[in-house]
Amino acid sequence: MTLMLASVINRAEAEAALTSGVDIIDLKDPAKGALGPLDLGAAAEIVAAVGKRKQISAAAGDHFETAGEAVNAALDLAATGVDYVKVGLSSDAVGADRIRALGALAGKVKLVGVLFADRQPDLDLLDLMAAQGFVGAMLDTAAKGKGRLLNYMDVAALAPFVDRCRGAGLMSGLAGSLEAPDVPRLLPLRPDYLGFRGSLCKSGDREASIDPAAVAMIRDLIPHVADSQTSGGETDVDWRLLGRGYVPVNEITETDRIFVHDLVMPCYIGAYEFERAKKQDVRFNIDVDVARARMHSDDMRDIFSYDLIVDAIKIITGRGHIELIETLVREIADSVLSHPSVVSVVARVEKLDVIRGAVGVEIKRERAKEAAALNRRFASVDMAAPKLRGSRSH
Ligand SMILES: O=C[C@H](O)COP(=O)(O)O
Repeated sequence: MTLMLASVINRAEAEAALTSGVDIIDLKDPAKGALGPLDLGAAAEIVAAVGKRKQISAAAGDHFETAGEAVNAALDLAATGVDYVKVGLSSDAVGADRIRALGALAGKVKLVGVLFADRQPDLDLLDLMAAQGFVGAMLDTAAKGKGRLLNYMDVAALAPFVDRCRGAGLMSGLAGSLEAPDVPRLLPLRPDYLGFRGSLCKSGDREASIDPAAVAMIRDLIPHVADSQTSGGETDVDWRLLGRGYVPVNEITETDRIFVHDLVMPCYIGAYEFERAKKQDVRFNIDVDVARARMHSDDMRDIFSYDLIVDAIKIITGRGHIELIETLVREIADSVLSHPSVVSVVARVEKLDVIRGAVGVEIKRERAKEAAALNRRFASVDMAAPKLRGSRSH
């Protein structure tokens, strides 16, 4: 289950975020950079106002002259009562040094190390963070206004970050000028939370004040779990079942077609030994029939984007060598079909380097049975919300 984090600068914005159902209140001064810290007094005031209604994180900064400065900033911020302290880290020897120094606070301060997608992040630092007692790691962008997270790392490149965090026992967060269309693309990676500031503000200006309508748009795109149903444990709730675009199978009357045609990507594929040594060109043609939205057809929240098809292809081919083209085409069809608004998919995958032409496989999959199963599960699903690891009890 993925939670929604919203960065706020004052008590009024925190209240607006709470009203909109944000899961994590994040304290930050956007005018001071990607991880600009709020004044300690302002942070303490927001913590007192929020009380135990939501978990609170806070940015401590990302420019420290010395390790001692980073440690003191984290300690000061923790003293305001926030649950998590986020520290920006460079992906070099200095960053590693800061992680080791901050490790002295493990047990006293719940630390989240922030790496930057636009600064060639070193994912090996995740293991060091875990070893030093950090509770989480986040990928953000350092240079605001110069591109979104997905401009620097596509979903296939982000998957190892989330997977490695999970493997190391770190909660994972993704942020970086995220916009509404990014949300359905990132949810399949199952990060613990997605973080937002700019897209929640008037005119997308992260230094302007929060716009409740913009917060509601993002909130609706992330499956929401009510506080009253909080249990504190992990849940098997499937985000795909909770999306606003979900249409019960018995209500689907008309469909629209979304497609990706003639996408050619080099892939490691084939059962022969020589096919392991180098990539070969593979062409993808995917036609997806989706349930037509019953209303708000111009609303991002009701859209199944072709990006999701391309992302599925990139994630599956990005995992490494695939023995059989049959496996590849089936995994793509299954992945696409797992989105609740998808009714059927025709997936055609062709190898282009085998003959002077193409060889391949085409399959069709429909969701009638699966949809019925999903529908039942939706009705009885346990709506318990997860808590972030190491969070205070409410
Ligand atoms: O921690 C999350 C950040 O505040 C995200 O800010 P941004 O959406 O403006 O990049």
